[in-house]
Amino acid sequence: MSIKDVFSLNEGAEVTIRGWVYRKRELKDKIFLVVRDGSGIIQAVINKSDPNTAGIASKLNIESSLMLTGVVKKEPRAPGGAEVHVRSIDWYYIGDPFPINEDAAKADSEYLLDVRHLWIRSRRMWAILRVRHTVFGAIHEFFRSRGYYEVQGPMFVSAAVEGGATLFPVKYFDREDVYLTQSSQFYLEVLIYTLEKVYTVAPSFRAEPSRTRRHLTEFWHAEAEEAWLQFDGLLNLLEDLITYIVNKVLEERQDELKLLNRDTKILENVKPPFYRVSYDEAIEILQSKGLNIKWGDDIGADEERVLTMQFDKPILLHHFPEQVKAFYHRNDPSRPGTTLSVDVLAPEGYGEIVGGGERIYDYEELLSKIKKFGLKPEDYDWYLDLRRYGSVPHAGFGLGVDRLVMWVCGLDHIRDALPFPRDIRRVKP
Ligand SMILES: NC(=O)C[C@H]([NH3+])C(=O)NS(=O)(=O)OC[C@H]1O[C@@H](n2cnc3c(N)ncnc32)[C@H](O)[C@@H]1O
Ligand SMILES: [Mg+2]
Repeated sequence: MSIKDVFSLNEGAEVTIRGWVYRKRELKDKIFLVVRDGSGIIQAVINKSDPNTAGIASKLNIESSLMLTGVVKKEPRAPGGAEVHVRSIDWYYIGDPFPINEDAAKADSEYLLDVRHLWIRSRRMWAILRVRHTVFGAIHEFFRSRGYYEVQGPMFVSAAVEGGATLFPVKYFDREDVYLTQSSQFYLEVLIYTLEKVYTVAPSFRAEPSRTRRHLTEFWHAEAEEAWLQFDGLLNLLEDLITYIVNKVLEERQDELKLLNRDTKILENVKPPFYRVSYDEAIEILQSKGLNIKWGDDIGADEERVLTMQFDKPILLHHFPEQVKAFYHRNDPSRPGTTLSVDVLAPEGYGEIVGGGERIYDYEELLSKIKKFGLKPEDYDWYLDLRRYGSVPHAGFGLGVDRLVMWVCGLDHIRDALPFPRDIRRVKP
């Protein structure tokens, strides 16, 4: 039986559970084991007057794997309000002394990254991984329930989507012009001409030179593209997606959010309409807060932090100047120099979790923007083809799933939002 199910049994029921020793406390007449499995933890009590069970229990280390049978007893002082009084116990594997003690767990985050393959068993990571599971499931449910088709782009590509500075070159046989994908966007833009509404959830790669609290070199990217979708429809779609995901987490993961000490008040406030703030308005707000920023500057993490602390739900920050966004963003015909672009900023200082917008769908307009941005048209020959044959207005976006998990869990660093984080200094475990 899974540990979680034990708590629904009556006092006196006999159960058999298996799992790992999470905590162990030995007193004069009893041994208390906190046993964990994939569903949770429960306290098991061994009476030292029983030499069989006590003899085995005293051999067990933290993380020893075991099976035990016992009787359920209600006990308000035990985790979850119940415990198992052990009648029989056996071990699968005793194991070496576990290298993470409670002090290490509080002390050195770098050490915990070195032993992530073991720290992953902690209650904290267990809770984060279960929230992450709900987030991924909600993304698929949302798109599939709205008629989007799941597709896949390639991981090996030949050109930048988000600027050459963060391209990862790949040793690809004798070729020098192959990179890891920064975004599947261009391939989704191919696929809308056959499926109209497409999405993908896949890794993206960015050669980020600095270690920040919200950048990874390999991150999980949920991207969508839709034929005929235009700007206002895109903003509504983003509000619906983020609201759907957050509601699913609140519905399914209250225990995990509690274990993470996450104040869910602001998550409960996530519902349309989000705040819609133009880039122009954002610059005014930031200047009024004393930041040294002018129109045309990019809005980075520090500015986003100040901005998001002014609002109590996500912000749709839109109409960025052409020069701070990638070449493919469509300029607003009614406001030249600005683009029909949008970033979703998560509140509480978390900032950008989504980037997207309307795409240029006119061939000449795209070609001239590629040249204006100093890019080589030949690097985008097939991307330009999409505007030669049956081009249509379309829009899309990319959601950084790890950043969303970081925000929803209330984490200080993105590296705790996924099992095996990668940055400039870390490629193992
Ligand atoms: N289909 C599209 O329209 C997506 C578009 N080509 C794109 O890649 N936009 S983005 O660079 O803002 O990245 C999208 C999101 O991807 C996340 N992102 C972007 N870069 C990172 C890094 N380095 N680490 C973690 N997360 C990252 C972040 O939430 C961004 O808002
Ligand atoms: Mg962005």
